[in-house]
Order: sequence, then structure tokens, then C-alpha cells
Amino acid sequence: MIAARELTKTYTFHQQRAGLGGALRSLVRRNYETRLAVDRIGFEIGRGEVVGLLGPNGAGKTTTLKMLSGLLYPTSGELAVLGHRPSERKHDYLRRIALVMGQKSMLWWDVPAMESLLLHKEMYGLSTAEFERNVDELAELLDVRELLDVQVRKTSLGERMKLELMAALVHGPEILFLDEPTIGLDVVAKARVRSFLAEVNKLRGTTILITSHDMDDIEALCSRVMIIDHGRLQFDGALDELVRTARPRKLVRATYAAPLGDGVLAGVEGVSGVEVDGLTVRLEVDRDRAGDVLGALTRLGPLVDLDVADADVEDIMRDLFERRGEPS
Ligand SMILES: Nc1ncnc2c1ncn2[C@@H]1O[C@H](COP(=O)(O)OP(=O)(O)OP(=O)(O)O)[C@@H](O)[C@H]1O
Repeated sequence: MIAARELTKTYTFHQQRAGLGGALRSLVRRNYETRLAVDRIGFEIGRGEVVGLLGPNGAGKTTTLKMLSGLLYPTSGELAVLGHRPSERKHDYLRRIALVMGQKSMLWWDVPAMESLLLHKEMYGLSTAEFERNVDELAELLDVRELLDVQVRKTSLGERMKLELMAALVHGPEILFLDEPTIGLDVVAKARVRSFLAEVNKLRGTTILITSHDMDDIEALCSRVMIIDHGRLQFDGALDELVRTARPRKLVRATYAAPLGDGVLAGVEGVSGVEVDGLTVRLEVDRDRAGDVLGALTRLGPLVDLDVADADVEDIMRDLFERRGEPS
């Protein structure tokens, strides 16, 4: 459904120095610079998949989504989506995809959302029956029926994102590209957006490619993740595989009936970050040493509680990118 090979984007732009002098000088002599934003990435995404595109700021995620949705021409490489070359922006292609950018609105602010939806109906040539069916289904799923006739600027951020999603999906696209769809939303609104997206994927089989800095979005929606860093694709696989390979550590919390002395677990192999707080000890343990360490913990004293968890994805990402930044 989506196939990218050696996909590359280089931006060429001119540097303008600050102030009026800088502006005038740049009229006479322009300093052009280039920036390699996406560097020979390749991947395939099948129908109905929900894939997370992750990476630090400036990694090339938005640029990738813009190429996929046809807003930017690739500098080189091959890209085919639904049998189309996205940058040709053929009507048949645009009719089958949607792009939602958390930071940008596609709704008119001064009129009710329904006006924008009606415009989309005309743009995409939807029949009245199809339009009404889609509006009904989406309004129900998103719980926004009473908002459709409210001027968009009078809605809250969370309400507006729901309306944005509605506008993106009213023409029934097969692929949804989402760039930070939960940015700025509160916890409740984020959870609503996530469950809506999961539902759309389940009900309509919509393929979703999503970028988010919120790992809860990724954990809730994506079984597969692609990690991009400095424009290069660094990982493409299952989220749990990433958790296993990137940082094969477990977080352990053990609580005892009596206080522990100093130097707990000193010298035990595979243990790091030991913190003792009253009756509780917290530590990280290498996955392959977990059995030995749990044995050592039971010998420390009478255990009253024991909790073993995987490091959460946010920690894993931080760790992964920090390690990448270190000189090897
Ligand atoms: N229009 C542009 N002109 C020049 N450089 C650009 C342009 N847009 C993006 N870049 C640069 O390309 C690189 C990739 O940017 P991009 O927006 O794709 O990153 P991102 O992974 O989406 O980052 P973020 O998580 O911060 O949104 C960055 O170095 C950025 O500064």
C-alpha cells in the first residue's frame, strides 16, 4: 500500500542575517544552504496497519509525512502510495488519503464546522447519502454532534481536534497521516482521540501512520514503530521488539518488612541505579540477569511486595537517542 525506497529530501534555503542591514545584504548576495532532512529511507506499510513514526525533534518525521501526502517533492528515491506517486497530487490519490497536522487547522475558523464538511463534500464529490452516512458515523464516534453548528473558533482545543479528525475522515480515506494529533490536548482529550483512531482502524480498516512525542499514543495504537534520527531510518519493527532490544532492562521495586542496611546488592552483577527509600528498594536489572537478582532480593530480608516492569517506551527512546549522541 505504501512503498518507499531510498527516499530522500534535501531542503535548499537561504540564510538571512538579522536586522535591516542583513535583509539588504541578502538582497545582493544570498547565502544558500542545504539541509538533508530525510536520508535514503525505505519501508513498506500494508493495508490496515497502524505504524508509529518516532524520532527526536528535527529527525525528519514531518518531512516524511509531507512527501507521503504529496505536499513535498522528494529530492530523490522512489515513493508509491496506493499505486500513485504522491507528488503528482492526482485527484484520485487525494481522495483516498488524509493528512492531519496537530499544529495546523483545515477548518474555517469563522463558520461552523459543518460548513467545512460541506466544502469537503463538494471537493471530494461525495453523494449526499455517502456524506450523511459518514457524518453520522463520525459524529457518533467522536461525540461531536452538537458541535457541528458552533463557530469553530468558539470550540476548545480538544473539541477542535475532534472536528479536525472528522473533517479529515469525512471523505472516507484509506490512509490517514497524522502529525502530532494529540499535541496540547489534556489527558482526557488525548485518550478520546486515541480510542477514536483505534476504532476507525478497526471499523474501516484505515491504514494509519502517526507521529507523536507522546509515547502513550504510540503504545495505545501502534504495534509497529519506525524510528528516524538525523533523517535515517534506525529501526523498523514491533514495539515490543524495540523494548527488548533497545534497553533490555527491567525495573524492579521490592518492599521489605524491615529497613535495609547500606550497600544493598553491591557487587551483584547486572544491577544498576539502586535506590533505597525506607523499606523499599528500586533498581534496574539486565533482563538476562533478572532471575539471579530476584534470588538475591529474596535473601535480603522478608519481602512484602515485589513489582517487576519493563522500562516504559519514553525511557527507552530517551536512552536510545542519548546513546546515539554519545561518541562510540
Ligand atoms: N522548509 C524547510 N526549509 C529548510 N529546512 C527545513 C524545512 N522544514 C524542515 N527543515 C529541516 O529539516 C529537518 C527535519 O525537519 P522535520 O520537520 O521533518 O523534523 P521532525 O522530525 O518532524 O521534527 P519535530 O519533531 O520537531 O516536528 C530539520 O533539521 C528542519 O530544521
